[in-house]
Amino acid sequence: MTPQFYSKKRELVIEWINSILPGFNLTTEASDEELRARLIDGTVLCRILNTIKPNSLNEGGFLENSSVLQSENVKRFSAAMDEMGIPRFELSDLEKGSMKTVVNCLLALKIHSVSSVDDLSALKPSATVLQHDGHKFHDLFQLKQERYDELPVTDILEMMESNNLDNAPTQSLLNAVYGILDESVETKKDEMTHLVACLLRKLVQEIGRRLSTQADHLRSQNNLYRAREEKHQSRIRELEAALASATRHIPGSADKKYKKKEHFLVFNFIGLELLPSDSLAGIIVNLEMEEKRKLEKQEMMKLVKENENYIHEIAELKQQVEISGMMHKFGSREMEVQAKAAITVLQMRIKDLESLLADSRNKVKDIESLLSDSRNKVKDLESLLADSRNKVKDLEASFDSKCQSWSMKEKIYQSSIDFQLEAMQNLRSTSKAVKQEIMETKKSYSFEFNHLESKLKALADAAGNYHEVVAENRKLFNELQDLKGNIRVYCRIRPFLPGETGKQPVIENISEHGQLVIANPSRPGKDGQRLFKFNKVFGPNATQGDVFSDIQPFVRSVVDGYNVCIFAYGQTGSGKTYTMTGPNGATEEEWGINYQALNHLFRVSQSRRQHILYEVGVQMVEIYNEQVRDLLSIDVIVIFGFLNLHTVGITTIYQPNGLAVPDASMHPVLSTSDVLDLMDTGFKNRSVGATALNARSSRSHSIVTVHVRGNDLKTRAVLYGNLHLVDLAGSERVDRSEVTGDRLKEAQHINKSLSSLGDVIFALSKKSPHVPYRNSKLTQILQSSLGTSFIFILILQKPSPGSGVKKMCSNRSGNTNGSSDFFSIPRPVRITKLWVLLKFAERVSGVELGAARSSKEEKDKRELMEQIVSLKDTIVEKDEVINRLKSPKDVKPQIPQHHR
Ligand SMILES: Nc1ncnc2c1ncn2[C@@H]1O[C@H](COP(=O)(O)OP(=O)(O)OP(=O)(O)O)[C@@H](O)[C@H]1O
Repeated sequence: MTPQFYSKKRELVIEWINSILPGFNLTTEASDEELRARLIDGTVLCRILNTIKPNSLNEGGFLENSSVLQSENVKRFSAAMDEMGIPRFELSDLEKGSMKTVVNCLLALKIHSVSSVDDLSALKPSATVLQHDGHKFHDLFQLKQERYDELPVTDILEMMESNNLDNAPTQSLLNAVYGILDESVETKKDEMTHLVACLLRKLVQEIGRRLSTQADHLRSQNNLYRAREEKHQSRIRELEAALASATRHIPGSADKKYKKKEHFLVFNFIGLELLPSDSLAGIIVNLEMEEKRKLEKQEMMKLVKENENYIHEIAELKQQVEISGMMHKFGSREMEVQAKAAITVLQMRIKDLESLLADSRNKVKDIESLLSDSRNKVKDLESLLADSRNKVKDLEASFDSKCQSWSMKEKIYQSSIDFQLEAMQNLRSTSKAVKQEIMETKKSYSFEFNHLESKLKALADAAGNYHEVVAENRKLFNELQDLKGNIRVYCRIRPFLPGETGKQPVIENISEHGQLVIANPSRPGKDGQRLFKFNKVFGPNATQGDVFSDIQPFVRSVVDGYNVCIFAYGQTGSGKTYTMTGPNGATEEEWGINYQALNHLFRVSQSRRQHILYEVGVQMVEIYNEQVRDLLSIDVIVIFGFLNLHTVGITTIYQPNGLAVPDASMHPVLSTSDVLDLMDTGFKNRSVGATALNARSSRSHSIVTVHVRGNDLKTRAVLYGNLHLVDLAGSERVDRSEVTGDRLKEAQHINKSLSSLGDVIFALSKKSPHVPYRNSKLTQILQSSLGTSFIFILILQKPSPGSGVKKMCSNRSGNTNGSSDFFSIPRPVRITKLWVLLKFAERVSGVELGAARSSKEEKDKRELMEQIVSLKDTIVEKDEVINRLKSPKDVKPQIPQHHR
């Protein structure tokens, strides 16, 4: 081979390799050693072999009649290639003749001393290089199971290295692109990882770059081929012209032409170097060019197809971009809405802050105004300070002047003090004289005191005679009682109560002397009026105090050892309890006889406490259905919600203290408040029921017994007195009360006991040898008192319509004086006896109804009355003397008032 041919051949091969391996950049300037170093790589060889398309040589018609292409050689070559580990090289390729091109190329390049297919085995690349690059191709661009977005970052970066991309075949790059796109489609992910996207872009760029370089290369190749064609054409023409001239000179040259051609072909395969160099070069060039054109066409078609695929991919990518744009818009709208809401919130906040700012500004203004005020004040204060300083100066000046005047005055005062001292000495001498006078006065006073002492002694002696006075008092009182009578009957008429309606009152006149005139409209003439006489009649306007004032002397006699009994008798609702106890929640003025009597007893006992020590005890019982029950019992039993009072018996044996019911609890009392408490308890326990006439009707007799025990401190004598305060049960006619059953029984018991009381009084008045005390519990209890003295208070109420007072009188038998037609006194079963009782009461009070009194009696009475008045005065006088003696400090020679 000539050096010229060799260089040309070398140039062409380098050009061809560059065309099929873009980016390989072989240069003709490179030395053989350099080229060998680069091409020895099995990878490059593989690429070259893979680039050779099947039938490319056949199309050129070179191998159509080849007999040298023996299967034996092909097998050996492929075995050699297999040994080298060259991938994607198929036997069919070799069989189709591409092997020849390779061998030629290798021979042309003198890469190795390959003279035949046998020598190819020597081209086996080093194991490390082959392994490395093979791995790269396989692992980097042809994934098996792994996904691109799961690849490690280092691998992607490695793939993106320009060297790797440059060396990677276009198909691998395209596969990678398809793989990435398929993955994104499969996974339906809107986004691929940034690195994969970068890789994709890099791959596409690489492909694009290759396409553009190939296009440029093709254009330059085209130009080259055209130039070469023209060159070859002209050469051919030259050769033809030379051949024509030669044939013209050489006979039988046409047969030789064929012979030469066959000869060429045979040697072409067996030993190419034997061929004539010019013709061989031309043939090879033509063949190569043809092959190249075909390959380029195919490449172009493939590129067009790829381009279409790219366009399709780009359209899909655009769609995805649109979708992502839509999502972006939607997201941005949502963001806008949120932003708007946030803006409104911020605006509100800004408004608040602005208002706060305004407030704070106002406050700042206020503070500023305050500050200015305070500054003004400071100025004022400063001016005041200046004024005060001036004043201080003035004061200092005035102080100096005053000091001078004071020193003047001091001198004056000093002289006056001297004068005063002189006067003091004079006073001392006079005080001595006064002291002497006082001493003398003291002496005279002591003399007078001695005189008073002697007088006091005389008074003490007089006090020693107190008992005599008391005894005298008692005697006088007894005389008074004897004079007035030991049985007294009072009549009290209560006023109408609110809500009570009645006809004209039948009471016509109430005189001071106990006369009561009652009108009886049903009887005309003389019988139309009836006159009754009692010890006293209390009209509707009489107070509790009025009633008690007349009873008081009797109460007083109890502390002197008398037994007194006070009854309140009348119809239900006539005012018995009012008179005896007082209204509910009574004030001191409204107290009834009970409280007033005890109060009086305490006062009298207190006034005598230096001489007689009194003990007062109270019992309270009620007689209900002829059973005596203790109203003050502590062990009160409640059975079925009703109060069950302790029942007590009455003694028949005489008791020195006059106790008739010894089993009833006795409660010592020391003051009026004790009495109030006790009586409250007693009255609460008292049985109260209802009848048709009165909603609250006393259905039992209540007896408050006050036991008085007096110890005479001087004589040691003991005296007992009892006061029975009896609130009798209301007694109505059974038929009027409309009672039945238990109430009837109660009424019968009440009537029985009242008639028994009448019987006893009647017997006493007749001085009968037998007094029937035992007929009722009431008379049994009061036995000790009824025998001596008692007060009977008849309580009348103004007759109300339908009371039937007038009817009663017409039915009365034995009523000669017609008095029975008045009273609202109930008509019990034994009404006759009660009437007798009233008659008796009239009689003992010294009034004979309708009878004229003798003048002698009147005169006696007047004398007795005068005597009573004088005796009362004497008692009062002595009481006063006693009181004075009790308090010696106040002792002054006094004369009783009435003696003045
Ligand atoms: N002198 C009076 N002044 C004012 N009110 C009186 C007078 N006397 C009685 N009353 C009133 O009359 C009503 C009946 O009086 P009281 O209960 O004392 O009658 P009684 O005769 O005790 O009745 P009973 O038999 O039912 O106990 C009471 O409301 C009482 O306050």
